[in-house]
Amino acid sequence: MADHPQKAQANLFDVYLRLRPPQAGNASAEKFLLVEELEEGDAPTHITLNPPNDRRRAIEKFAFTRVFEEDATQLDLFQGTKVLPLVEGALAPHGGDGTDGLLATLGMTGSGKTHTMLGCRSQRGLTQLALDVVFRSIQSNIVDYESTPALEASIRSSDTSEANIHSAAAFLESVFGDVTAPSRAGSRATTPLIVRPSHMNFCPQLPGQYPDSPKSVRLVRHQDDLSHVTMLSTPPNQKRRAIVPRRTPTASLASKLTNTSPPKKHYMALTSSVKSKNMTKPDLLKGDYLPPATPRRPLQRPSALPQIPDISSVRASCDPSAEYAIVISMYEVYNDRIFDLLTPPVKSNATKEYRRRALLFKCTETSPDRKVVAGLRKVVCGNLQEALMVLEAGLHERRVAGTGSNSVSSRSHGFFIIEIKKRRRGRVNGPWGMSTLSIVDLAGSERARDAKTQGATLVEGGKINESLMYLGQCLQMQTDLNNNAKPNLRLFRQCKLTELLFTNSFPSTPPSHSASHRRPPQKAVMIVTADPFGDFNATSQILRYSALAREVTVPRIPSITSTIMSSGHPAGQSQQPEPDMAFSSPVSSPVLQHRSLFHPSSNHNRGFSPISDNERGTMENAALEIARMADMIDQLNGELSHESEARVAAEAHLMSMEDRIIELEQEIREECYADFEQRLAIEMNRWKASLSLEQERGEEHWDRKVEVLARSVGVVVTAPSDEDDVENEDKENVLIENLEQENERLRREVAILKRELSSRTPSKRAPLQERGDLPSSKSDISSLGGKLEQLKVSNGSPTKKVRKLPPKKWESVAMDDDMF
Ligand SMILES: Nc1ncnc2c1ncn2[C@@H]1O[C@H](COP(=O)(O)OP(=O)(O)OP(=O)(O)O)[C@@H](O)[C@H]1O
Repeated sequence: MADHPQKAQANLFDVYLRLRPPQAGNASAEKFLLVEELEEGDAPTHITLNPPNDRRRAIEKFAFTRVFEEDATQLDLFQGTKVLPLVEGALAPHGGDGTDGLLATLGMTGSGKTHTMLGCRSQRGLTQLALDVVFRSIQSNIVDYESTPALEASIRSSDTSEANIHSAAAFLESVFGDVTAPSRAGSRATTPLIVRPSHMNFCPQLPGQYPDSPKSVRLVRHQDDLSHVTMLSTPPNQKRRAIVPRRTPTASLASKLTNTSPPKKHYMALTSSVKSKNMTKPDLLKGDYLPPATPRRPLQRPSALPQIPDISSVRASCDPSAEYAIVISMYEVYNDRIFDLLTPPVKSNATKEYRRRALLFKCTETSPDRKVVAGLRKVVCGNLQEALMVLEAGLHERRVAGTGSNSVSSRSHGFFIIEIKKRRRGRVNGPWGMSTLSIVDLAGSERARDAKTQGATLVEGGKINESLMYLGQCLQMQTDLNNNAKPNLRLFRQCKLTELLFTNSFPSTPPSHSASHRRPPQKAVMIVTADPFGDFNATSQILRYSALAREVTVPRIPSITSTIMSSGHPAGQSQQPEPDMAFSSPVSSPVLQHRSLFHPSSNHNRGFSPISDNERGTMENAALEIARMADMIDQLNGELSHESEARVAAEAHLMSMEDRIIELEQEIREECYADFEQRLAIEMNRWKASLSLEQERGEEHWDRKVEVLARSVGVVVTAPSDEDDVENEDKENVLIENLEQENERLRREVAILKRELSSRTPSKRAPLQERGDLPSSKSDISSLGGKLEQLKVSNGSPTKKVRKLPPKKWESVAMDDDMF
């Protein structure tokens, strides 16, 4: 290999490889991964991957920043992976803002990522060790958040991510302390942190088995003993009955599952619903996550936390002229969505299910040049103990499930973020600078066949593999950077995971109007974990994209060919070294070189009869052809497996999209429902207002009617008192009746007169006009008309005006008719 890994300057990550010790029951398997020993005292950096059971496959050699063998301890990892410089970079001992640090693990499921990052019950992981060294290093410079009220406002205002900031005391009290506080949904499992006495291990009782049974179950491997199943968040009153004979976790859980009625719905049940759509009914097996049916009680405070390895003598330098505040947040990327691990799920009013709101990774008003996860809950911690308890609380929310490959498999990528805030000492209102230390425990890639996942867990697995495939593409880009090519930033935006991991990998460019300065790129460390006895194909795939350098060697001509070829040398004749039969591997690689690893001995084929040059040439050609074809088969196999995985990922993606659609539909329904309710309320108010207006108008109308009537009969209407209302109404009715009778009588009389008038000759009509009860002049007629009009008005609508037209000579009789 041309490049020594440690010389590579432009790497986005320093990449370390940690090999895990063989799992129980795997000892007889063939070890395919060998560490290349270096000289005494030098740490190994290269490994060779020998394909098991297939000598024709290419042998690959990979280079890492450093390789940790099976016997490496947590302390070795802490020291060897340079966590201390990472912490020191973030503390910025020489003044100014610190450099962001990223520490992540990558590997197959069950290869030891969580073990490395979070340790086990007796050993601390890199997260705890990093926290320990942070608090140890700044212990005389850390602010006292609890007893300095002004700090709260200044830390809040320095936050650029729209976060909810809490003090550790308040947060921990709400999570662990107050039994009377509202129930906390979502706590699911013990974490590697808690050291519990052995009598506290129980077999899970599934929801519904006992009235007060715990609502969440998690399979936990007790140390390395696979036959134990541990129940978590166990209410104290259940501890008595939970001790059961040892059974295998699978059998135990499967038999319980088949005897149990289906659990009630929960926020996770959406994925289950898809499962029920797509899968056959009885597939509620080992891989399925049983969501809690109802909210859980507050968490039990951890009884003890592991203290080993001890790093009490280790300290990073810090800036003596600065004061520091440590703010912690935790989130997970699950099915390509970000969820806060420190905010418990909330009950939806519409569905009565517990759900968590996905958060956005975006630029905010106060962070225009840098994307941040917006809306997280953050906790200000004053000491290591508080920080570990916050970590513990967050881990309880993280999604895990038992699979065929790992009894406690992480189903999401977990992010633990330590924000190191720093400002000049003594400056009460001084601005805070900030750097972050992100510790990431990635979910492991898995093969559905081995993991035996089904339903929701299968979908999760697909999503995990998909995001890791994108991560692989991004990691391969390290080569481009080494060649000074411009990074293809679009690659990082393919999924949330790569966006989060790589967003700080390049110097930020603040907008010209912004006062903030250019931030240096983060320092990143990737620890790749691998099981040398595990799945060869999956492991080699991860190593291919994560290694800093790679060398492929196609094995030399099959031995039979070389035997035939070398048979051409007469006994005792010295044999020339054969030309290398190495061929280009079609697989692209960051540093791809081809070189034979095999050096045939010079005289091991003596004693065979010579063959002609012609035959030798044919043989060589044949051998070349065979090797080429073997290589091609390898390539095709690789492509096939890649395509199959892509198909599984696509199917999983499809299923998760269906999930998402259901979720969206639910959200839209809720929104529509709320919108409808709001509109209905507005319409009701409008309707009520118009009704009362109508009533008012009606009353006014009636008043005017009475007024007109009163005027027509010469009655003075006084404002009616409440007591007179009924009496007045009666009087009005009588008046109206009288007037109607009078009107009727007059109509009859007029009709009689009309008839009389029409029966007379025009010359005889005049005497009729002399009758006293008939209007004699035009003015009389109009006054009578006015009177009748008034009567009409009082009978009908007071607002309706009668249109008066000047009478025409030839219509005088008709006009009289109209007037009535
Ligand atoms: N180096 C190690 N030494 C001892 N035990 C280990 C080591 N690595 C892993 N293990 C054990 O192997 C089991 C699986 O490891 P772990 O849960 O860390 O895997 P993982 O890579 O995080 O898997 P997943 O991706 O499914 O979450 C655990 O019981 C863990 O304690």
